[in-house]
Amino acid sequence: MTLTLAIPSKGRLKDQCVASLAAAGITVIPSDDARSYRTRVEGTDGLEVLLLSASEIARELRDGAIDLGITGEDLLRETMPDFDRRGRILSRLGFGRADVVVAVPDAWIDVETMEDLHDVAAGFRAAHGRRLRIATKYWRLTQGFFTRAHGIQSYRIVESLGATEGAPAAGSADIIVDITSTGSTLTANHLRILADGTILRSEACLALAAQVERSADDDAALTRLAARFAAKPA
Ligand SMILES: Nc1ncnc2c1ncn2[C@@H]1O[C@H](COP(=O)(O)OP(=O)(O)OP(=O)(O)O)[C@@H](O)[C@H]1O
Ligand SMILES: O=P(O)(O)OC[C@H]1O[C@H](OP(=O)(O)OP(=O)(O)O)[C@H](O)[C@@H]1O
Repeated sequence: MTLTLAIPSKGRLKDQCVASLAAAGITVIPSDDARSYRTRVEGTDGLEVLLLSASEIARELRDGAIDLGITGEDLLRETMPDFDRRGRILSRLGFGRADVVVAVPDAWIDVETMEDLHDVAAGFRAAHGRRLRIATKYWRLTQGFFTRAHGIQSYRIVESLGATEGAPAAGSADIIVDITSTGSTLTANHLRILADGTILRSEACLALAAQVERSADDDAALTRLAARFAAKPA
């Protein structure tokens, strides 16, 4: 009986993730080989801890290749369109907080809400000869919010894998959807969040691959493990 849990191997979630496991009585022992993706744990039996990148953890949960993972809810929901069927958040861990938001150039003074943006998108082709372009790496969340939640049909997603906030000034997009925590990157790039433009309030979560078949022993171990993360209820 072994459950697999993947935690971030690098990046901003890594240290707080190790601290949060420690608070749940699980000590992650760094491997002697710094490049190893496996690590030892003390404080619990039958748990194998793997080190992966934050986005890879979401993909491995989607594919059912691991039982559990700690990563951002933004990545879980972007990677798994059907997250509510394929996964389950066992605990919200209270760190890695950031919002996925819609932001427009400061100069768009008449655009304050998604309804205003709806009007802009509808008239964009007539005014500019092309559709409104949105730079983002969150294309699934963007489509869900623009099309399904707000009925905006006319736009084009420009995939951005970095420096998304620079896209409007660079001329490669008109507006953006990205993650923000302090807001300073948006401000520095003269961008403003729409009043109702928060798509998701994200934080680091302990998530379960819900569709993986597990033995009764593993299920019992999961229940015990989840209970250790007493934090806030999911
Ligand atoms: N200010 C922030 N900017 C970006 N992500 C943040 C921020 N604050 C918290 N996060 C969370 O951290 C996650 C990404 O972490 P990070 O950028 O450290 O990962 P990474 O190592 O770059 O991952 P990968 O290599 O898989 O892209 C985000 O998906 C989000 O959940
Ligand atoms: O609201 P803020 O506190 O300014 O944070 C938001 C910024 O932080 C992240 O970028 P980061 O600089 O970490 O680079 P990355 O895009 O490579 O993750 C994110 O992509 C935003 O650009």
